[in-house]
Amino acid sequence: MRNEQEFIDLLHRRLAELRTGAEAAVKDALAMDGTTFQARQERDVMVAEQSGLLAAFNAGEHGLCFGRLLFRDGADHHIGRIGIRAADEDRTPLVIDWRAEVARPFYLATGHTPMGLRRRRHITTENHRVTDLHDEILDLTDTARTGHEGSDADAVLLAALDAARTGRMHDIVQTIQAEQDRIIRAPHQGVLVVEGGPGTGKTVVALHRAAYLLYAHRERLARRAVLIVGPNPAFLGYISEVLPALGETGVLLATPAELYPGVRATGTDTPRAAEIKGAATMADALAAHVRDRQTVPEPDAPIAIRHDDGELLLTTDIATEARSLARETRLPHNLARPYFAFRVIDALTAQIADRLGADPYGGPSLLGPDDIAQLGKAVAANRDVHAAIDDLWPALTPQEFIADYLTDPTHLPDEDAAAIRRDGGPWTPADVPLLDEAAELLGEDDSAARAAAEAARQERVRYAQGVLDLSYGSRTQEFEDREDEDSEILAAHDLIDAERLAERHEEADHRSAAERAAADRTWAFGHIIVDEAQELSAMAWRLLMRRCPTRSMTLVGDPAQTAEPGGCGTWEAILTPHVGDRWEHVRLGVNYRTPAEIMDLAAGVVRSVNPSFEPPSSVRSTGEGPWMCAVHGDSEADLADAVADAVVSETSREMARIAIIAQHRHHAALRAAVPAASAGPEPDLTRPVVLLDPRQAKGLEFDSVIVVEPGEFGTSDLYVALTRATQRLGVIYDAEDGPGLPAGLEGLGW
Ligand SMILES: Nc1ncnc2c1ncn2[C@@H]1O[C@H](COP(=O)(O)OP(=O)(O)OP(=O)(O)O)[C@@H](O)[C@H]1O
Repeated sequence: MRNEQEFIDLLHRRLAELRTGAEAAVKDALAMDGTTFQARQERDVMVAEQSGLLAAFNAGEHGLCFGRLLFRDGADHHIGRIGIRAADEDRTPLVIDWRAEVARPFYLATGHTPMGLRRRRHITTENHRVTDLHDEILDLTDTARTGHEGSDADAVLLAALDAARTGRMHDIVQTIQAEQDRIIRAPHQGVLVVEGGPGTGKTVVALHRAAYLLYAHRERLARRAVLIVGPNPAFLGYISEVLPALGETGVLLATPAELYPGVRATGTDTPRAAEIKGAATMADALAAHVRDRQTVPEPDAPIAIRHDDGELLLTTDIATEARSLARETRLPHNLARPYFAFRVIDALTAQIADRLGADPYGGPSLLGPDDIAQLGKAVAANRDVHAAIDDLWPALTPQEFIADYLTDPTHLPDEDAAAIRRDGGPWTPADVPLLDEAAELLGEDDSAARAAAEAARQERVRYAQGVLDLSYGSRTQEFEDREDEDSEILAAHDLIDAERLAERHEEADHRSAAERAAADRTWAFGHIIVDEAQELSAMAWRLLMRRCPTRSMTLVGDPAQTAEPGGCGTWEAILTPHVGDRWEHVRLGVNYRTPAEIMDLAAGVVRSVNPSFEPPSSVRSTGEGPWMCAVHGDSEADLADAVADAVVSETSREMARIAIIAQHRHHAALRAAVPAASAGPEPDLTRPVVLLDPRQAKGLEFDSVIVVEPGEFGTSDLYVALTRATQRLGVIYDAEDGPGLPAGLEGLGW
């Protein structure tokens, strides 16, 4: 113990040195003069690199070193959250990053396959103090004893699983299990599907995989960033500390509803509307609707345009031919629009040229190419021509287009159109993939943005020229009577020209890759992790696949927990349209969260509708079964009071985090009865009591869970709610006026 403590002290001293060095480097880099584009880039790279290092060093502050490997050949390595080297010439590794290959036996070695190990040590620390050591002997010929050998190799794991929850997920670097390690380090570059029941560690494994990939492919991924998609903001808050604790910051966390920059989806759809909007057929309906916006005049109603040289007629034939030509480009709507416009202008110019140049004696046109070019310019400048083109092939923004589509949805069966019809109102999460689809179909006509950027650049150049002129002016005044043209004092105009001075005024982009990715719809992420992947609709998958052209993805989920009606259901249905059969599927089968007593009950609920259902097996049991409380009252307040009493009783049992899970319609009464509970769209999960609806509970966990009126939950929502507890589960229902206990729970408490 003493030796390990001395080592940990040494490590923290070294960490402090490194941190001070990185802090100074960040400051120096920020102060670097970014005169040229290249210098600015170098400075930004330096700031990003050193800030990344600083984040890693800060992460190392807690539980820096947690393991030690003693090999039969005498090698001896400490394993830690981050790698640290000594200050000596060889930069000798003091502690090895858990993601390095040499650290693998820490997670994989067994007595049967010792991987060269003689002994494996788990080191537990608290605030830099070594509090426990636990040795496992992997070489039976090793007879040396340290006094820290334990008979139960799982003691460290069980201590972690039994620990009170904090409302934030923690990393598991100290106790990653072999089946999890294989997934975290899977060499597969494409789509990896991780399936497993509740509490099998899918989320935590996916997060560690992100950390591993950022370590193993740092060059590529740090530039492109990793996107992690989770079901709701509360869940993202819950997992938000895992990667920073592992020293990783190049990650963007988002819900599917947040993936269209500039749009906040605050509205809600009915389940039916969300299902229709999520179906793959919506893509065809929107594509057809775009074509509908590319129109031609009726044959008997050509568009008459007043022009200085006489009336022009934009006929069906002209528009149809221009439309075919524009469509043949296969460009998105807005980008094909100039082709349509030029063709129409050409045809109208020809019309007027035929009229004006007609030789009364039937000879060739009297107009030369220059005359025709002049006529073309006049037609192109005619406002009525522009108005007609706008009418036939309008420039559209995705927002306008989808808002317009939703007021009168087309290319759908009548009842589906009626279900999604909406006049105004806020965007909903199910609208976000539609906006993204529209952006693809319409294309961003960035010519205006480019013209504006160029104008701004020109403006900066003019400003810089002014600055230089001033500097030159002052120079002549200062030096005029010295005839000192070769003065060694250099003025600004000697060193830089106006263009470069203009660049200097451009704002430097210090944003990280993740921040830039968040603001850019067309950003291609290096890797995407999708949690609760079973819930995403076909349209949401189309959006996500666009964000990851390399298809380097980890999808985690559990089809048995599918709650959204628009959810894709099977992995084949999700993936075949995008990657065919080129994806790998792995399973996790051990439940690390829910004790066996609770899991048995939850499994019974699913078995009542699917008798062959096999739940994951729990790694722990607490000896304590779930409890039940039937309320015999005659008002909503009686049910809420019973919940309040239960919260008091659970608190007295020192349950650190308690969740009440109830349908939304009970929330007002429950908030009144349990005012201390944090509730609302983004509840604070670090508070001792939290009130959630079943969908908000997805992916979360608490020491104690109280499920209210379970008869109002669908099977999959109830399964999710019942599997959130790490210690205790209770069920409260109204035995007088409520729907009663659902199938699978009837026997509870009797
Ligand atoms: N190897 C491990 N060591 C310590 N804790 C672990 C380990 N594996 C999983 N856990 C813990 O088990 C709990 C469940 O993990 P996680 O939330 O990742 O499961 P999940 O499969 O995503 O569950 P669900 O589908 O119900 O959301 C977490 O508290 C996690 O930290």
